[in-house]
Amino acid sequence: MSGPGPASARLLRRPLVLLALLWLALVLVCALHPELVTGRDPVDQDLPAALSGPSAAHPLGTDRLGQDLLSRLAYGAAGTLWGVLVAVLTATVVGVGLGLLAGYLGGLVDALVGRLADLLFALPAIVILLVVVAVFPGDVTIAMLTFGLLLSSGLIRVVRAATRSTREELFIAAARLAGLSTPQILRRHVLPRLRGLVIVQASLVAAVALVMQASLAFLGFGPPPPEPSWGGMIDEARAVIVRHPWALFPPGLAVALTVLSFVLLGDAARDGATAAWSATKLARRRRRSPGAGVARTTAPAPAHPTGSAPAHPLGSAPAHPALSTPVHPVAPPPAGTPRHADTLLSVRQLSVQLPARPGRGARTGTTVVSDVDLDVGPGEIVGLVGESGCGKTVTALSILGLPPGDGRITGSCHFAGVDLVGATDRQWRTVRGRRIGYVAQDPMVSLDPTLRVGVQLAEAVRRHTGLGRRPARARVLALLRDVGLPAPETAARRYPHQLSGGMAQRVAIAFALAGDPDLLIADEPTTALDVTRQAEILALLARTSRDRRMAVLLVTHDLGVVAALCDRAVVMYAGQVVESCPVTDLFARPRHPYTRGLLAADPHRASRSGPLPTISGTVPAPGDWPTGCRFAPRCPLAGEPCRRAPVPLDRLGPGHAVRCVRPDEDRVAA
Ligand SMILES: Nc1ncnc2c1ncn2[C@@H]1O[C@H](COP(=O)(O)OP(=O)(O)OP(=O)(O)O)[C@@H](O)[C@H]1O
Repeated sequence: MSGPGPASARLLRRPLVLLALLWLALVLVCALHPELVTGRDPVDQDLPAALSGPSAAHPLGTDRLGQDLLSRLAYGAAGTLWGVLVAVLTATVVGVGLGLLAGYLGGLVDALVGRLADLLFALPAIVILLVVVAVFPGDVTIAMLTFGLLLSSGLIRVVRAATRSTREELFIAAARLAGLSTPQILRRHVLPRLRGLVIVQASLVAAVALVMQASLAFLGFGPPPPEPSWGGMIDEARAVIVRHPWALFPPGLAVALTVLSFVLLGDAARDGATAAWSATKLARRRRRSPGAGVARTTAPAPAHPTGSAPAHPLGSAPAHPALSTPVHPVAPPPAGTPRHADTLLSVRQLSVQLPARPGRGARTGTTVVSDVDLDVGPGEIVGLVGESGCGKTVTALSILGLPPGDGRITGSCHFAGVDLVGATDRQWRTVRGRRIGYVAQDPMVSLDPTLRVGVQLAEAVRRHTGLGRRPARARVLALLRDVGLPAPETAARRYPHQLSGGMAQRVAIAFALAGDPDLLIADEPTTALDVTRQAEILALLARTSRDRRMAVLLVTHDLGVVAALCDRAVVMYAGQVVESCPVTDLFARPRHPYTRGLLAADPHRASRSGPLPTISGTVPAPGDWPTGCRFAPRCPLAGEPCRRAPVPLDRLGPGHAVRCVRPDEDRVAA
């Protein structure tokens, strides 16, 4: 497979596109070196030959002053192309610049730019231009600059719309999580995706500008005679149209062919861009569909093969099948012992309010995560567990200051001494990607499909480490080797859609490690992988954490993974932390009925005979949470005190906290 290049190469083999290119090349040669096309001076008068048709002396004939039409066309090309260039550059710079800002920043900027585009669109272009040429007679540059500005309104609109949809792509979120600034994201990730669109629009602007320029010259507002211009030639031909109609053909044809060539090339560029994107999307879809080509299946948490899971240190918790030996070097401490004296990340009372998003359960201003407390020590692996919809992802993203849907974060989140809630952009730039890395669920959507893996990684390495081009490249290869890619050079040359799922996740981890972070937040990093790849990726995370003394906050719903990898676990339910304890305690003596329910429903622990126990009911949607204990409606132990008032998170002992009014009842929720 290859990148977008060959699609455009195929388009160039279309005869019409090739003809258009040849014609424009000829016009360009005329503009730059007209003496190569004709040996005559465009203002030389050959009066005896006035108004003659094509001949050996005058291949395209002459006008009423006997001036050679070919040489006037050739010498007029420069002014014509210059005017087109000015209009195209003005429209593109203004249109793309403002469209990008409006689409990406939204809010007030979007509103202001929208009004400006409306205003430019509403202005009567021809009237404005006539005023401009009246004030600056014969000045093509100012006229075309004004026209370009007026035409930019169309570009502003399309670029804004395209930027808005690109902004929602997950790889943009990933780029923000990796610490890229807005200009970097716009330049590296958004602008390249608009290339085709901008080329099409620019070609249309070029065509319209050429016609407008010829029209102005035709109306007598072009360069003063005897200076040659295509519009002026049409005007001169009009004056003698009855006596010598031929004079209209050379300039008329030149304008028509050039306009047609611009439009044809614009179309070809659009087709090329669409073909390249379709190929990329198709390849991506193929990889996602089970059984197609590369092995990449989306499987739920696998059941452990009989007898393959070694015993948990405490004898009750299962290990993940991937990890036949405990991989994390930190030996589990006795229950209740504080895990670490100092804390790398300390989250307190973190709440997140999201604006409305249809179909996702949360209403306007609904709190989706409330009063979350959690700590991660240096080098520690902490598992964030809970059913789907409990708020794990929102919590993880909020730690990085980027909750979904521009949510509002309150509380505190101290990382290495800095409160990240309310951190400035400058502070975030030193944290995201550099001190905290992020690995998303689906690596394919967090990598930019238009850039080779090596280019994306090198960019991250250079940004975070300040290394030069060469050392950055060496570091990229080292990173790819570290994450277990056997042929790093080959992997670096590939586009994301050319990677299998396991390879892509390894690349995503390499990406997150580019800044050598102190903390890695991994959000269900194995969800999209098959069982074997899950095992490999988890082992890789554990090894990386150990080798680099890097802390990991691992979002997962797989208790087998928690048992095998984590030092501590934080259990979330309905946007709250309900239990937080060392992993040894979690499996030996879970105190919250929800934790017990999760353990009972864990396929790794369940007995192989009989149905898998489940927790009855579902997680309530944000906004539908009960006043008292949020788990009460599903809890077999719930009584009146549970329903009366919100339940605080109580510290039972060092390192163990639970949100339950009856933490000492050991009956298993079924
Ligand atoms: N952009 C959003 N707009 C509105 N509600 C959202 C948005 N993102 C998440 N939510 C809601 O916030 C709650 C928590 O979602 P979150 O994705 O954090 O859950 P989770 O525990 O990570 O589940 P999963 O494992 O399925 O990702 C859910 O009820 C979800 O519907």
